[in-house]
Amino acid sequence: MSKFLIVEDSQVIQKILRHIAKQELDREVLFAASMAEAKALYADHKHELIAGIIDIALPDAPNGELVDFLLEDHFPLIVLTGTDDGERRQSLLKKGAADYVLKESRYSYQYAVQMLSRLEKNSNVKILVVDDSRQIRQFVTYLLKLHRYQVFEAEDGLVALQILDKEPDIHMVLTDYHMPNLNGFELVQQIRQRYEKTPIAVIGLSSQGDSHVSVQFIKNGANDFLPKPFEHEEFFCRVTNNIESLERMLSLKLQATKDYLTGLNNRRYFAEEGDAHLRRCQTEEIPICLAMIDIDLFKRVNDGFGHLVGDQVLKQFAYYLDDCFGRFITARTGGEEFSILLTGLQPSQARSLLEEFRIMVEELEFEFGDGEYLRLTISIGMSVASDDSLDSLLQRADQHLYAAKDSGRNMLVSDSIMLS
Ligand SMILES: Nc1nc2c(ncn2[C@@H]2O[C@H](COP(=O)(O)OP(=O)(O)OP(=O)(O)O)[C@@H](O)[C@H]2O)c(=O)[nH]1
Repeated sequence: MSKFLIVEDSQVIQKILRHIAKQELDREVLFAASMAEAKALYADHKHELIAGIIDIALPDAPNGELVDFLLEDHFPLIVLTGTDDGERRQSLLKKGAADYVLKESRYSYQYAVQMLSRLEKNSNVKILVVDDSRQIRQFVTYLLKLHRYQVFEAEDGLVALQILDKEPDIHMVLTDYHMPNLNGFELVQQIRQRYEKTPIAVIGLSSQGDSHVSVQFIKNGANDFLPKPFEHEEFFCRVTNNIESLERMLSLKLQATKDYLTGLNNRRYFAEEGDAHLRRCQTEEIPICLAMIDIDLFKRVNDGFGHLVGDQVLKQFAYYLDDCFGRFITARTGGEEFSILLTGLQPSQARSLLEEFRIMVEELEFEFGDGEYLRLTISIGMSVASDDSLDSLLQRADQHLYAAKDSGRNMLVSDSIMLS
């Protein structure tokens, strides 16, 4: 299990750091108050430790000996210090410290702890560096790796686009302006056109004094720019700020497409993704069916056991639905109504799969309260796509669903059954 290391000899400050770490971090934190203690912990847990906050002056290491020891071992760390010494700060950042934080206020301790969490998350963030100068590319890559980012490099805009095609989860591009084949502005324009729906933050790197290039980067669709040469700290502030706004946007987007109760996709997601997916399948002549599943007499569950039990049962039902159909586009499209786009299956195969699920649900025990359980059945309407729109598929599946309810529930009615 991954852990963090915090080394601080002042009891008061360590207490504050413990308190903030408990609130902000969901990983175990190892604390030490001296170099000897810290080295012992480091030796025992080296492979589990992600990063650390290290006080520069310790009783048995007054001149930053512990920081030097850990940096030489390439351990990602944030230096904590009581003195604002510009030269020392520059030298530590050059040696590879991820950040340099002054012991000023509760806010600075909070910043340092949040930085630990940032360093952990960064290992899942992919960044593409585009520059025709090998030296600059390598320097930017070195800096990003200090903050544990996954880095890809491209020597020009064309290679950058090839990498973006192969790595769809790259969410940040740092690009130079003057490059052969495709310059920085053209690259940003291409990124915005080609990956319209993928959130990608672009930071343009411009030469100092070339304010025209900086402004033009933004006007061409970049999120930010950074004049070269840059200070380590300014570089990291810009990268972190852009990554964090992107994460906030992605999280809002996720919330807007997820059902809060079950965690399944919601109706909005189903309408948007389903429509695009249906059209792709129709173009490529891939068979596609739409199933609408409704829990029978669910009102009786609420009336008999209460709304909270109803919620609990809906969550369990969603779990089983996701388990069986998670590889398809699924969603909770109504209160006790769920929809699935079954792609790549012939109608008879889709029907068999849905029948198996109906029978499985009939036999399941849905638990609630203290070891009690109840049973449910479901009705299913299934439509088979030819050149229909998603709306007309939904409408037909809905009609079949009501036919199943009218005929006594706990059954599947589909297009092909009606046709045969
Ligand atoms: N607990 C809970 N109940 C919900 C939720 N959304 C919808 N429902 C309930 O689902 C029930 C649906 O009832 P009806 O539309 O009358 O249908 P039914 O009882 O399932 O009967 P048939 O569909 O005809 O088999 C209502 O009692 C709604 O309150 C929810 O999020 N939680």
